[in-house]
Amino acid sequence: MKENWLRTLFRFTSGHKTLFIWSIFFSVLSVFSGIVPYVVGSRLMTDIIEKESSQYGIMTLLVLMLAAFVLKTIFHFISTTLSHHAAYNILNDLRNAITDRLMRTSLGVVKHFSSGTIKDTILDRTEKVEIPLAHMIPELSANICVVVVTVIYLTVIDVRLALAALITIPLASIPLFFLMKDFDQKYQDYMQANSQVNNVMVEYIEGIEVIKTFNQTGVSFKKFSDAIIGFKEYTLNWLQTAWKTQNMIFSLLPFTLLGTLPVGIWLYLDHALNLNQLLLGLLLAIGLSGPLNKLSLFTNDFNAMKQSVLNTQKFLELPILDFEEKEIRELTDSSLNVIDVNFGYKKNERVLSNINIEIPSNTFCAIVGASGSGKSTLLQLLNRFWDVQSGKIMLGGVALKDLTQLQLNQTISYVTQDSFLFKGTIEENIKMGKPDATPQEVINAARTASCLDFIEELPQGMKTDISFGNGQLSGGQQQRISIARAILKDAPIIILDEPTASIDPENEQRIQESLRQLAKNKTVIMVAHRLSTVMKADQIVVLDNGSVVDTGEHADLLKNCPVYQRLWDSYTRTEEWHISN
Ligand SMILES: Nc1ncnc2c1ncn2[C@@H]1O[C@H](COP(=O)(O)OP(=O)(O)OP(=O)(O)O)[C@@H](O)[C@H]1O
Repeated sequence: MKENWLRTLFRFTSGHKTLFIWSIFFSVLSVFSGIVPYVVGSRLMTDIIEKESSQYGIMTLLVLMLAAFVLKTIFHFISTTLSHHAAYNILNDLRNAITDRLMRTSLGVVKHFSSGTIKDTILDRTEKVEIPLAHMIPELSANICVVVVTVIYLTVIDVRLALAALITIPLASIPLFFLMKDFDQKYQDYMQANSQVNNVMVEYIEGIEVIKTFNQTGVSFKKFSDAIIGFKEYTLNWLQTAWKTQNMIFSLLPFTLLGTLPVGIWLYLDHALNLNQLLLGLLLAIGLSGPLNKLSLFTNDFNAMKQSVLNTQKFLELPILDFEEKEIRELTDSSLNVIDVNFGYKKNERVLSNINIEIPSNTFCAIVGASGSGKSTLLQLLNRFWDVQSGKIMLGGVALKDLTQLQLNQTISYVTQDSFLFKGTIEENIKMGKPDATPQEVINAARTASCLDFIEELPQGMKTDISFGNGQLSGGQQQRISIARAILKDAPIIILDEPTASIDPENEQRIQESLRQLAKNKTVIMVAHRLSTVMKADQIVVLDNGSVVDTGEHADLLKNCPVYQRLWDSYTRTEEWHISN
């Protein structure tokens, strides 16, 4: 069941309660110090009008007013410092909670969101919680407090004066009602338009190579500029319609003299109030305008915060793979057994049907099949990026579902088709596999992955910074670095999805040899289109249209498996074509 948004917010704020309590305390002190000049001022004006004041008396009252003003500023500063401290900590917790959730949810769910949407939520939308938190919690409580106390004070002078001071509240409620009527929907549309700009922007940057190659600059830029113009028009339209109503509220609500001035004068003329009471009443009513103004502004902030929390909730409540709270299970070996597995990305769809594969420990298993036959999907299931729909996968005699995430991560090294390198040096990228590796271990891993030669040729060798994109390295070089990373991790199982796709034949041979060496004491599972890479595998699994059609060694399959024969034919024809060209 969806958690109430206020409860979600409270979960994150409760860890910083003490800071907020102190912040509210200083905010209340600040607001009350702000009332003192009005009270003292009314005394001063009465004394001057009735000529009862000495020069010393006037000076004392002026100093008192100044002191109250200085105190108000100091207390406000302390209050907002504390609340900002708390608010930024909460933002930090919220962002960590979202990224943590994304890590624990299945890859399929994460891929459902565009990079723009994820960036927008983690950075921009959570940021919208900061201003209300840092200002609203302390200031709202303090301003409500000051309104209540001022009204009590006015009631003590004369209840009619107090009621007159509050007359603007029901008057301002009418435009406020119209403003708030469809606020939620409008705010959601606004966020949607904002998200659209983010998405198009990220797409434009990520796809810049394709855009330039296909001379799409005009079209793509139009998509980008249309999103920006759409956002501008939506925001302006909304502002224009809301602005009039908002201005009416902003000018009406704080105009407390509307009631107090005529009622106060009438009461004074009727001798129900003396001069000091009248002046005090009018000044207090003026003093009310600031807090009332703040309260009206907070209605906007409150709604903006609500929408931001509702949006982050979508991420905080993503379904997670149940990795939590499991005991570490002892693995008998590094074998993998796929038993009667069925899987589809959607509920009623089948991408893999009735898969049964036995991969003994320390063997080299290749998975081959036509494009779209389900090879990458199968590898991702072995790595538990998704859960199977039925059947099970056993690792070292234990069901994959019963392993903790840490244990799974430590047992499997996974090299994907897109070798992603992070900003930093080559050494840092390889060391991701084992952060405490010695320089010699990094060099050994690079040698095994056949990338040491080209790294040593770079002027800064292992320390070469690849922060400005992977552009300075070829696709094959990037792939070899990611293989080195997986080798250094030294996990008992290595899964590789087309690791040699962009590697030249000479390096491919060397990597092949390295992988075969690795398979002497590791289980290696690899998808490959180039069948020459897997000819010497201990076992080749042939997939066709999501099913295993045969399993065996190269020579046997070539004799007995028509699907493999077709794959081999088309592979050799492609190779001959390459040679003849
Ligand atoms: N994230 C996804 N969501 C939905 N469908 C997907 C997803 N990934 C793959 N598919 C579909 O699953 C099927 C198998 O895809 P998969 O990538 O596993 O095949 P493959 O054999 O590895 O293909 P290739 O050799 O071209 O990489 C395809 O029909 C593909 O469209």
